[in-house]
Amino acid sequence: MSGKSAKDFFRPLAVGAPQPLREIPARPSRAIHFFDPSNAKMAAKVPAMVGTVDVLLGNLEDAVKAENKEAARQGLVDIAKGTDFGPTQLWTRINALDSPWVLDDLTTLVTEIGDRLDVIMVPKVQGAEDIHYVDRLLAQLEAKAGLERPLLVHAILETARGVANVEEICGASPRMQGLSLGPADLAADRRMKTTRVGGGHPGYLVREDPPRVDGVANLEARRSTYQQDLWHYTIARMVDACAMHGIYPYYGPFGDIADVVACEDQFRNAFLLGCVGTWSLHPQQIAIAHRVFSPSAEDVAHARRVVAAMGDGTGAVMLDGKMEDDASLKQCLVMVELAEQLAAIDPELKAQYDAIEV
Ligand SMILES: CC(C)(COP(=O)(O)OP(=O)(O)OC[C@H]1O[C@@H](n2cnc3c(N)ncnc32)[C@H](O)[C@@H]1OP(=O)(O)O)[C@@H](O)C(=O)NCCC(=O)NCCSC(=O)C[C@H](O)C(=O)O
Ligand SMILES: [Mg+2]
Repeated sequence: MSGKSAKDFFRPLAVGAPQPLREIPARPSRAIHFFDPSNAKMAAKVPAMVGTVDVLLGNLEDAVKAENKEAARQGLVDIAKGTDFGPTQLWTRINALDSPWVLDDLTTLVTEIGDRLDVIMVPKVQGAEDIHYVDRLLAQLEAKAGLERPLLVHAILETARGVANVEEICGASPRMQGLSLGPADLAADRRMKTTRVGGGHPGYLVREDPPRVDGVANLEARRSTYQQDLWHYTIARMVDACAMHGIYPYYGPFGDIADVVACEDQFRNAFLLGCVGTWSLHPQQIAIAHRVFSPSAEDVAHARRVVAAMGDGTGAVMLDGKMEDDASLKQCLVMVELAEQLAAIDPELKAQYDAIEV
């Protein structure tokens, strides 16, 4: 929680601003698909993508050329006004808080399309003070625009200081919806010696021990190496901080668009560790994200069997030779709850989940 007293935490920060939410809605957001609203070809594809992806995000920050910043902002306003987003959420990523564009991003977007936007992604968040600034400004703008629903805020973790302050960022405002990893900026800020946007690195590895003959290590022998995950530490910290504050963690970008296999692996690691979704930079990454961040029909069927076998939820039972108890039941309930949320928006998944008998 922020420096505010508990009684003030859920008070609107401006007269006339909507009441903050007590709980962040658990809306499926397996893929947050980025598009550049100033890129006419990309923007033209957006209306047809409604319903095919959980979140469409109009990106105004990095990857939008400086000379196109204003066109991107206006392009997003036009798309938001001219498109029925139906079940698909509309998010935006504003420019950094120290940039010359961010004030106009917020004032324009909230007053023009605040009723259509769900979440505002804030890049390069360093600490609670950044969220407090955005929080108050959003309240003032919401009041001015007469909005009835508070806008939610999503922070990107892409500086060393942001990682060090991750818990206070998550608890800085009732608007906090979630966090994403920004591996490219984070690598630069940490002075990591990589040049990639997310993913692993062949040099970051462990090597198996040398074989020993009569107790002597054979250092000439060929030994297997195992590539390690550069992002494990940060994602795990992010997941814990989000869980502690009841908000949602996401992986971020995977820049090697052509390497769909490694992309799927990176996404799956994040899913298994507790993330609820990821970014998609190219249309072909949407299907990967949806596949990975939807539990398999087999896992859902198993989870349902455990729930059924555990009766009132206490004690221990044997199922397929394995012990199940209150704690494994809780994991299974996470899986079943997610499957139900996804089945409610995805008829194909619902059919898969219903096809396997408990
Ligand atoms: C990565 C791209 C530059 C690739 O673009 P392109 O070379 O045009 O790809 P294709 O020829 O394969 O495209 C095929 C068609 O699909 C359209 N397209 C491409 N991407 C998108 C998209 N994101 N949404 C909608 N439509 C898209 C193309 O226009 C082609 O159309 P057509 O010619 O009619 O067939 C490009 O995909 C891209 O720019 N993606 C978004 C990049 C982005 O948003 N980057 C910022 C997020 S990552 C980041 O910021 C780092 C992070 O903050 C950190 O610090 O880690
Ligand atoms: Mg970045």
